[in-house]
Amino acid sequence: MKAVVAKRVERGDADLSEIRDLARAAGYEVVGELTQTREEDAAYAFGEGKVEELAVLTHEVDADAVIVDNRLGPYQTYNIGGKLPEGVEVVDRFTLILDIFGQRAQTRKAQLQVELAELRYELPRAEAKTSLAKRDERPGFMGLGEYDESRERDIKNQIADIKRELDAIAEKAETRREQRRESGFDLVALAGYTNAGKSTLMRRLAAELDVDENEDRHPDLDTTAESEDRLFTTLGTTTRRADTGRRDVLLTDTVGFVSDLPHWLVESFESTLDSVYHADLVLLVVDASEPIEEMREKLVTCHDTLYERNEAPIVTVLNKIDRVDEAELAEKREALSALAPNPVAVSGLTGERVDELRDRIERELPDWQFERLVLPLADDTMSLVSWVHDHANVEAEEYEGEQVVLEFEARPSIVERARAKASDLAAVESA
Ligand SMILES: Nc1nc2c(ncn2[C@@H]2O[C@H](COP(=O)(O)OP(=O)(O)OP(=O)(O)O)[C@@H](O)[C@H]2O)c(=O)[nH]1
Repeated sequence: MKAVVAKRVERGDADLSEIRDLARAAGYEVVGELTQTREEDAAYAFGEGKVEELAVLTHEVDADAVIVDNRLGPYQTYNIGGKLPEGVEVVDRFTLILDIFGQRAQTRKAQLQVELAELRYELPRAEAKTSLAKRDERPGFMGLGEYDESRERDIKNQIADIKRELDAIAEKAETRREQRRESGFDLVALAGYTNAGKSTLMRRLAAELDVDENEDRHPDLDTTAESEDRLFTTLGTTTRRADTGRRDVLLTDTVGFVSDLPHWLVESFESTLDSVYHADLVLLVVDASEPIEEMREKLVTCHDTLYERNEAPIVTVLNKIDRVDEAELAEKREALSALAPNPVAVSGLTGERVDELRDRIERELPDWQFERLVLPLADDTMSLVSWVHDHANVEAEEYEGEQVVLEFEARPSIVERARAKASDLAAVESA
């Protein structure tokens, strides 16, 4: 599939690199480009002359699609399509992103999220399309078939159904997180922009350790596989086990952020970020080989996304330092110090300074508590003793007459549960 990318430039930003990457991620070969800075004609989102230029270019390079790096209203999509050679599809930025998400969705949850996003995108357009289809009798316009008035109601019902199913999935995930914590794991989530290097870093941190169960299939989970230099290779989450020395950590890789996403799209993928919001620690990965301004913008987007719901401490990880010299790195640290205080600089690819990151993870995780329990030698005592062994670092286990003394270190929630179990034992004993 060949595509021409076009952009109406706002705020002086004429960079087409992101839309080119997105187009490639969706499977297009980019064969032409066009930008416009002059005022637009509201009917096209571009000047009419520019759309004619676009039609000529599309014809010359024999493109199958025109990808517009702006948000298009349904009428604009329709009008531009009317000027282009027959059969050339018009795709706007958001439809393109949805398309990529749709291709990458490999689990029930990811599929539901894509469907939800599509429906939310379609809802306000359903009405416009009904009247366009009636007026012009171009059935199948935008590939979505003909509409009648009941379509809007259908969409609303489908949205409600999908949300219910997603809620049920989220509840299961919450239970799983709690079970993992009770099993003594600290939950660390990797967040950050698409292509920042999260998956690479995850493989590095998890190197030489078992692959834990995966919620979702990940195409390059295999440690021998190379990360692909394309966007959104991770859709959904992957969890692997890592060891920082003292702590047993479960690392979760999450979907990468992308700039300028509309609210409804972010919302549809909200539950993907649950593993970030409910982690014990978030590693916010940034590509340090990018220009400072780009890094700044991406950090702002990430913080905006995390701000409302994130509860965990955040450690910023400046990744790809193999591509940056010391002076440049120092300059970037300084310039971004307000957004990324005290970051850790690493290379996930070469492994450089990854040990520092391990130390940092250990230091930032909530402290374990020391506990000393004196237990009666009752029938159920030994099962509590072995439970504590499974969930904590036991430092001493001594038998003194009719009592067992256990000394251990564990995360606060484990200590609490052990105390509760111990007082149950004592109650049974004295009864
Ligand atoms: N030079 C260099 N390249 C890196 C480093 N870490 C990752 N990369 C490359 O950056 C690209 C993206 O890496 P990924 O690990 O797939 O990035 P991601 O953040 O998981 O991307 P999404 O799955 O799209 O969210 C790949 O080509 C990696 O090889 C690094 O430390 N140095």
